[in-house]
Amino acid sequence: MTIPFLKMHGLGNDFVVIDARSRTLSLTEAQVRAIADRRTGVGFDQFIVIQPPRTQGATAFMQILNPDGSESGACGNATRCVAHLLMEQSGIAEAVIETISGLLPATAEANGLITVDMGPARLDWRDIPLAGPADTLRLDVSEGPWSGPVAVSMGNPHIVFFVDDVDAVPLERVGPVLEHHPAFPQRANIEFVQVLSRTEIRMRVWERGAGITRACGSGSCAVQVAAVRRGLTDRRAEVVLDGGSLTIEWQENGHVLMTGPVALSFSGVLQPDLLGQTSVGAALVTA
Ligand SMILES: N[C@H](CCC[C@H](N)C(=O)O)C(=O)O
Repeated sequence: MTIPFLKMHGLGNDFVVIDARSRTLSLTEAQVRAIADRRTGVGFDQFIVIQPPRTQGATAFMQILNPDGSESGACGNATRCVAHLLMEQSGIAEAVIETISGLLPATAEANGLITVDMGPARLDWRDIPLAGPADTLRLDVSEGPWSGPVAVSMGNPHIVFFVDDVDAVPLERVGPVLEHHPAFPQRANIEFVQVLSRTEIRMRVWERGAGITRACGSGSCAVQVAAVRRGLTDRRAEVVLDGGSLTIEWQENGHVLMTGPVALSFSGVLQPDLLGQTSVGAALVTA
């Protein structure tokens, strides 16, 4: 069995994208982890499987897996990539991407950027989810000098710490500790943010199941919602990530709009039978 794939990214948040709309795809969790290996596989921050839509009105269903094999309910950067692919293939200017968290309408902008309605920000402690009742505007959670984060669900859990200097945070050390904090029963994506002005936020992210990535679309939505809730930014702001910027708007109706670029890196063909082998032989044959 061989499996064609695309390698895409949004601001350096990178994806292996497989179109499984007209084929059956059965990969084990171990095989997904093998494909995630950046030396012996392909490498990705998220593994994206495009499937037939499950709900009327959806263009396609998108499954999202992390490099550790766990599943996520949201991935903003991949939503833009998949929407772009579907729009290009069908010559349409709008697509509706379905995830386990809901339907996400996407549109192509004249300048080539993609805008996605990432759905409503969910702010109840049960929606994050948290281990017990708590004020999501200021959690009783701390790690070293960092405390009192905001919790936001964008279909996946985000914990947002406001800091004075985002570059001074040892993310590789505190990220995994906070991801696995007992307050977060489904673990969490961890964002450290510095508000630069009422329309600009700098953010670094530790992603659940993935580690440090250059960008996180759902995380950008979450930090903008958190900043508005704290009264720190206007409803529309630029979120500046290591890999570039996204424009995020938390609308009055509760939905969050995300606008940003997409990019195709290369295409290839996976040979799952070879993945994980240590003997000489390519696990991957590029087309
Ligand atoms: N990079 C993605 C988020 C992946 C989230 C995943 N790490 C999780 O377990 O929720 C984004 O652009 O929104």
